[in-house]
Amino acid sequence: MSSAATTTYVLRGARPLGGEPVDLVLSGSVIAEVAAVGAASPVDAVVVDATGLVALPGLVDLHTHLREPGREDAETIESGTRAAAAGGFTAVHAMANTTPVADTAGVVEQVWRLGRDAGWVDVHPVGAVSVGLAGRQLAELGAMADSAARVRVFSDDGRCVDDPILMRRALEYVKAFDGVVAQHAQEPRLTEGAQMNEGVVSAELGLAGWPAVAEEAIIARDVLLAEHVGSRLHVCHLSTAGSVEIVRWAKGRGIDVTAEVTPHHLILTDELARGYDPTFKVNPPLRTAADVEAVREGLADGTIDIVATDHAPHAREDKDCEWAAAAFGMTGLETALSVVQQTMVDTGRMTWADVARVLSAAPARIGRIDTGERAQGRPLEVGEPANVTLVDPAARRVVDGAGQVTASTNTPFQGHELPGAVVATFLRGRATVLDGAPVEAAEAQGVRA
Ligand SMILES: NC(=O)N[C@@H](CC(=O)O)C(=O)O
Ligand SMILES: [Zn+2]
Ligand SMILES: [Zn+2]
Repeated sequence: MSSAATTTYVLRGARPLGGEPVDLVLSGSVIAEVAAVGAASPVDAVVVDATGLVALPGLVDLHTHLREPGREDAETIESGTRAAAAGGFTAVHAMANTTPVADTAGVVEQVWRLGRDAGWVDVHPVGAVSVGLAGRQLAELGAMADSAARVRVFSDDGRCVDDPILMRRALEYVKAFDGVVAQHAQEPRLTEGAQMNEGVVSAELGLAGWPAVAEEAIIARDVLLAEHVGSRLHVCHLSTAGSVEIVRWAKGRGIDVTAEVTPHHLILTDELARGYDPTFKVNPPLRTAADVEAVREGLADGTIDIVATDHAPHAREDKDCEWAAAAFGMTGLETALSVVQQTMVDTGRMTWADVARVLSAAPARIGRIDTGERAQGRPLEVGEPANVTLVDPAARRVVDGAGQVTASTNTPFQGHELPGAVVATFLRGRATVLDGAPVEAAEAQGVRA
């Protein structure tokens, strides 16, 4: 397959990172020119009116559940990556908790290949840390790293690597290929039967609580392990004020740790459990308003490196049931950028350049996909791969799960009016989204690759 796009695009009047308007020329698979508005006029180019639109480097998600293989009724690699493109993403890391689990070179290569064939975004499979996510025996990390999928991120996400010796071995092993262990921090004994955040609301509702310390204890242990073996640790979906404090302390000490927060933990609280609507049941659970404030502050001051969606689509029958029986998780690919705009940009806590860092450059760097021909998260400069997302920050839209691109409807933002809309997404110079809608294969300019 060829990766060359055939159409030249002029993004007229786009504002890179929210700065002064320019013309961005995308030609072949690269950014060919950055010129004064109106100055760029290559022959046979398609001109996109980008007046008032912010241009960002294509977004990169370090934490997506695509569900294939195994739960194609909830999402497929095709539907999930199309949703990703609609959300402004040009690359996603596909979590390993599929059926079968992505714990061998064979499975990660299958996911990688299906992602490439779908062509909406670059799919980078995450490899499991342990065989079958069972937490007993290390998976074939080296074989996954050496496979065509070139896995660099390893995680038992959905489950915590709670055995300290297994965690130590994994941290040691991934050093050989500059990999990272992404931990789902959940002390299993402290969270047995847990249904929501442990606090005032869980006490009132009579639902089993999930204490903040169950997350914080694992993060504290893991940063010390990472320091001890001199390896790289990534903390998945951090959700409590105490977790922010621990990561801040670890970074101050020089420990090689990075952390992510999800869009939903930046805005929603455990008060939402009062309606017993399982849409709001998620792992880690929605926390308190004080925790929301702490993760916003942590993201703004750089303690938290990235926003990752933890897009967790679920089939209707796994959510249309009573709270205790429902699956944990909510979708997020198509609302992530809007939630970050609302909570961080429109509140004056971050600039669009910061958004580009937390949703593109930093996740690409953590996943080690920021170099080479298929580099992601690069600056919008001449010669760089033309991965570009155009956002209209002035747009407002009401979220409707049924109208989203993802195959599942478990969005926690149903009926919410959110700011910002993705108008166009380009993957190496090829439009995957135009006028706010995915560009289907038949209309696509050039060949998907
Ligand atoms: N976030 C969730 O609530 N669920 C995720 C697993 C996970 O991210 O821990 C899932 O796979 O559904
Ligand atoms: Zn998780
Ligand atoms: Zn997850």
